[in-house]
Amino acid sequence: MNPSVPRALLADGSSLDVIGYGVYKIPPEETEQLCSTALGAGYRLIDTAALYGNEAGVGAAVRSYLSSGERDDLFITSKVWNDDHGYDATLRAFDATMDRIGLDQLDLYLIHWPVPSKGLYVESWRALNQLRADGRVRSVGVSNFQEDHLRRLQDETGVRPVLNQIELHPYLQQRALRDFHAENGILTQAWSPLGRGTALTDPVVGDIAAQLGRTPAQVVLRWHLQHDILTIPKSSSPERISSNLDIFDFSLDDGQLAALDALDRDQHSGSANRD
Ligand SMILES: NC(=O)C1=CN([C@@H]2O[C@H](COP(=O)(O)OP(=O)(O)OC[C@H]3O[C@@H](n4cnc5c(N)ncnc54)[C@H](OP(=O)(O)O)[C@@H]3O)[C@@H](O)[C@H]2O)C=CC1
Ligand SMILES: O=C(O)C(=O)[C@@H](O)[C@H](O)C(=O)CO
Repeated sequence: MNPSVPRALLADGSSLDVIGYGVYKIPPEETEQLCSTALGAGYRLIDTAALYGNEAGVGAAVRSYLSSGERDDLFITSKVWNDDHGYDATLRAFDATMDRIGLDQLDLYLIHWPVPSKGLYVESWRALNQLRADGRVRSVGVSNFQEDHLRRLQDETGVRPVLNQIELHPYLQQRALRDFHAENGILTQAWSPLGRGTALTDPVVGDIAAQLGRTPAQVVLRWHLQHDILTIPKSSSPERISSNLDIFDFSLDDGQLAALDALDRDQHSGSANRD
């Protein structure tokens, strides 16, 4: 555990760091080194997925960390990809992920997208809950689920995800879904929390960064933090990896928060859906 990073409590009793390191688009051959850099900078949560093709690199960095660190200090997330929906296919995909990562137990496993056209996400959800009952994963959740998908999981299985990972940044604030999460004990974790860089050149963000003597990325990540939104920024630069974590010794005042809140424009930086 890194005591300087606050943790958030999941409804199943586990907890996770409010900020982690995302590795989408990091090439497999660079993943071990960059994850080790992130761990060295103080990150303890790493977000990967079968889709990213770099789970083995995450696992190599984790094993290197464990030569002197504690397993319980780390929090590793992965996700079942859209091709592997269905009960048995999801169990097989999980086994393959664990073979690549090389851990006995995963901290969080997510359904990457609901893919409603396939109609199989409820079966995948049953598989995730079986993996949790078997002790192979500590927490189970989803990603890119809308309110109707979340309601269906609850209605058909009686079990809610503890977390929904969705695209969220100042240009896409997802207020209705965040409210639904809050009412239902589901934590919100932002993917593309920097809007893949788009939000960083906004003049409002730049002005606040200048007022505070901070980087635009720190301002945006602090905005998430003050709204209880978990983040997993990606960077391939050791300096930016480190500075993105340095958000706990300043705060945005009400006026700065309101100015950032006013940037919402329903603008996606990634896929809006994967039907
Ligand atoms: N569940 C899902 O469907 C999805 C999940 N994700 C997860 O979310 C993570 C983060 O999302 P991602 O799409 O990568 O986008 P981010 O919003 O994290 O933005 C990453 C981009 O911002 C740049 N950047 C990072 N830090 C800084 C900084 N301090 N100053 C300037 N530029 C910066 C990076 O460039 P550089 O590397 O050069 O620093 C990169 O181009 C992913 O890695 C993945 O783990 C992402 C997409 C979908
Ligand atoms: O945003 C995109 O266009 C993508 O390809 C990604 O979001 C991808 O779908 C994904 O889920 C990464 O986690």
